[in-house]
Amino acid sequence: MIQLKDIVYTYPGQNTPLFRGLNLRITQSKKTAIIGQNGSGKSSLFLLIDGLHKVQQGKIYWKNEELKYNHKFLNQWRQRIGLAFQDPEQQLVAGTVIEDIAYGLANLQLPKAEFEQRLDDAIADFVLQELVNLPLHYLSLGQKRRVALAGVMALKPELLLLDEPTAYLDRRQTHNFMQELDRIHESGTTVVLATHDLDIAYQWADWFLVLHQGQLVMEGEAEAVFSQRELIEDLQLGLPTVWQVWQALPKHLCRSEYTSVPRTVSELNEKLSETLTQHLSQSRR
Ligand SMILES: Nc1ncnc2c1ncn2[C@@H]1O[C@H](COP(=O)(O)OP(=O)(O)OP(=O)(O)O)[C@@H](O)[C@H]1O
Repeated sequence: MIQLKDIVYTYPGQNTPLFRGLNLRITQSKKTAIIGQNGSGKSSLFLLIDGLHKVQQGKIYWKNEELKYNHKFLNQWRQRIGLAFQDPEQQLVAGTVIEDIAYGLANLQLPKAEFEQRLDDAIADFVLQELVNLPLHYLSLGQKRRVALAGVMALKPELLLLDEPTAYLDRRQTHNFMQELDRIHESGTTVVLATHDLDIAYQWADWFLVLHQGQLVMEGEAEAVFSQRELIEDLQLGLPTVWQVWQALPKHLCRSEYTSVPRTVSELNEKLSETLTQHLSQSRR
């Protein structure tokens, strides 16, 4: 869906490039997580893909169509790609919640009924009913995050880039949000999230891209990536909690019984109690 070819990018005023010949692909319909330490380049990558930063060398493609940096082309490009910034304050532009969500939608010049339907859906999907008429500066950061996401989702992008989307959300909102992400994914939008939160990434993603100092150092499915123990340690990335618990269990007790590693705490519980029940009944015989 998106291909980056030999990308070189240096921030203005910096001597060393952040990206030095980066090659990377984002595949349609894959739930992709970009992980990496602070400063590894996750947000900058999104800003390049969205055309907000201009590459100095290399090319970015959307299904073989090369990104060009003129105003008209960028407008079309950004209708396909929705970007939710790490800092929601950077995204919100209007006075109140409803005005903010309506702002981006108004640019699409939709028929009135569709405009209103999308507005209502975005408000309901992100549980903003009680906040719609509040000025944005009355909101908490978590609430602003939900408004920013609602605004992006109302535009129905084909590709959705989410930068640290669960930062500022509490447990319940994070849970709701992850369910919402699955719904968005099932509706056909390709979702890519950049996060430090390995537990969230591990629970949700099918495909992982690991960035380190502006380089793509690993990519693959969860098991392929997280089983590279030495590299993960070198990168000081840490490991998802459920993965660590599973790896720490005695192999003869349960790990050998299943081909796939559990992704969530409830999957872990389920697999553990199933195996323990089996072992108990065998030892009674
Ligand atoms: N506007 C800027 N000017 C100069 N350097 C910048 C700018 N924005 C980011 N950088 C540098 O680029 C590098 C990558 O930053 P980026 O924000 O893309 O990383 P990140 O992986 O998203 O980090 P985090 O996880 O902390 O959000 C860092 O070294 C950062 O200092």
